[in-house]
Parts: sequence; structure tokens; C-alpha cells
Amino acid sequence: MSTALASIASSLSRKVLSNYVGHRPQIYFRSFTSCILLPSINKFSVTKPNQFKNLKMSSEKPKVIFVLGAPGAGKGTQCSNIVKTYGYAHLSAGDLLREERQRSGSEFGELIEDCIVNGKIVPVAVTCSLLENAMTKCFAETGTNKFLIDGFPRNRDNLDGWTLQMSEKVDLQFVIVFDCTEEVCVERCLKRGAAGSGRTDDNLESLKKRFNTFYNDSLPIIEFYDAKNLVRKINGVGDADVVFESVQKVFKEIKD
Ligand SMILES: Nc1ncnc2c1ncn2[C@@H]1O[C@H](COP(=O)(O)OP(=O)(O)OP(=O)(O)O)[C@@H](O)[C@H]1O
Ligand SMILES: Nc1ccn([C@@H]2O[C@H](COP(=O)(O)O)[C@@H](O)[C@H]2O)c(=O)n1
Repeated sequence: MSTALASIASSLSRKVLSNYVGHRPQIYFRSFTSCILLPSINKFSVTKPNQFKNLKMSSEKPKVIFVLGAPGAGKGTQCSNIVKTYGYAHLSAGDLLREERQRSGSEFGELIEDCIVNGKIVPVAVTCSLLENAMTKCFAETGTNKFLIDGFPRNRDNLDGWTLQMSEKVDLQFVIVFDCTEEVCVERCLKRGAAGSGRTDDNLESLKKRFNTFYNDSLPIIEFYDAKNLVRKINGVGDADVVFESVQKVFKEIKD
């Protein structure tokens, strides 16, 4: 366990988890997320753990599309196109984590940075709460209740945490997966880094680790959704406009 992870674990167990030490992780996440983590990282104050349950009574459940694929496969680029054409709100788990890392006073900054540089996945309690907060804020500000969730769920921990905290509150439409060769992805990320992305993981060393995580931890999640017939795989190699044509074919399915 890294120093940052050890420190979050020990601080959490001191604060809240004393009753749960040694128990099953599901119990850990349920109490960790809804009772303790939300107040500590919630900067929007509007979030209540069951806010979407209330929404459900007056309107439809929020619609969610997960967007997955290797680092640099084009998830963010295509999400921007989808936002313009189909009116979804784009929530990137990576962007939310980078924002939380920069927030002054965040107790998760060090942990998040350690994960990002080393291609590891941040504990779901942090990421899922950031996502729920962002959905709530977006709905309150714009009335949008259709969300593209980019870069999540990335591993079993993400999936389990989402299932506990959010799956009943939303309607998962499908999971878009951009399929792109490692060679093309690495070239794109290095180019993005050279162009001044400022990302601490757009370098070869981090990319090797990010790809390991993708193969070992993220592919099984894609397989999980594929077995449920929810995956819509799109060839992400080639010009961004051509990739978007394939995206549009998938969205036709919703309209038809
Ligand atoms: N089809 C494409 N052809 C060429 N370059 C592309 C294409 N799609 C995206 N790019 C570029 O590749 C880089 C990575 O794209 P993008 O950020 O969309 O990928 P991503 O999957 O969201 O990456 P990450 O997971 O690292 O955030 C960006 O600089 C983007 O402009
Ligand atoms: N569910 C997630 C998503 C991202 N991360 C961390 O952020 C890094 C960058 O993610 P991008 O989607 O912007 O490429 C990623 O390598 C992880 O370290 C995460 O922990 N959990």
C-alpha cells in the first residue's frame, strides 16, 4: 500500500470506520460514502445522498452512458461531440479527480496525484461522490439529466461502489467503448503532453502503468457489461470525424 493510501485508510479508520474494521468492503463503502465522505468533499452543499430518489418521484431517473477505452482512445474528444449533438452533460472522472486534487484544503490531493502519476485507480468512495455531486450540481444548474460518464467504472472497486451508491438512482443506457491500438493511444497522449496538456501522466513511464491498469483492471469491467449486452464498441482509430460517424450510429439506437 502506498504512503498516501495508507494515510487515507488510517485517517478514515480513525474517523469513522472503527465499527467496520475487518468487515466486508461493501459495508465499508456504503457507510464511508454516504455518511462521511460526502460532507467532507462536498463543495456544492446541494447534495443529499438520496437526492435522486426524490427526483425520481417528480421526473425520470437520470440517464447515464459510461464511456470507456484505453488512455488516449478518444473518449474526451468524442464526448465533446456527443454533448454538442445530443445534449448530454459530460462528466469526466479524471477531470473531476484533477479538480479535486487542485482544490485547496482537499484531504485527497496527495492520494489522487499518487494514483494519477502511477496509473492507479483512486478509491471509489472519492470518485463516486465527486460524480454524484457533479450530477446533482449539473441538474440543479441546467436541468440536464442525461450524463456521459467518461472514464468510469475503471475497475472492480469502481463498479462495486457505483452499484451500491448509484445504480438504483439512474438508468444506465449503455457503455460506449472506444477501441484503439496501444501504439496510436500512446502517440496521441505523448503529443498531447508535448502540446502542453500539463497532465502529469502524459509521459511514457506513466502511460506504461496506465496501460497495465487498463488491461488488468478495466478490460474485465468492459467484459462484465458486454455479457449484459450493454457494450457498444466503436473503432477509435482514424480521423475524429470518422469516429464520430460511428458514434452517431450508436445514438440512432436511442432515437429509433
Ligand atoms: N481520432 C483522433 N485522431 C487523432 N487524434 C485524436 C483523435 N481523438 C482524440 N485525439 C487526440 O488525442 C488526444 C487524446 O484524446 P482524448 O483526450 O479524447 O482521449 P481520452 O481517451 O479521453 O484520453 P485520457 O483517457 O488519457 O483522458 C487528444 O490530444 C486528442 O485531441
Ligand atoms: N474512474 C477513474 C478515472 C480516473 N482515475 C485516475 O485519473 C487518471 C486519469 O484519468 P483519465 O480518464 O483522465 O485518463 C487515471 O489514470 C487514474 O489515475 C481514477 O482513479 N479513477
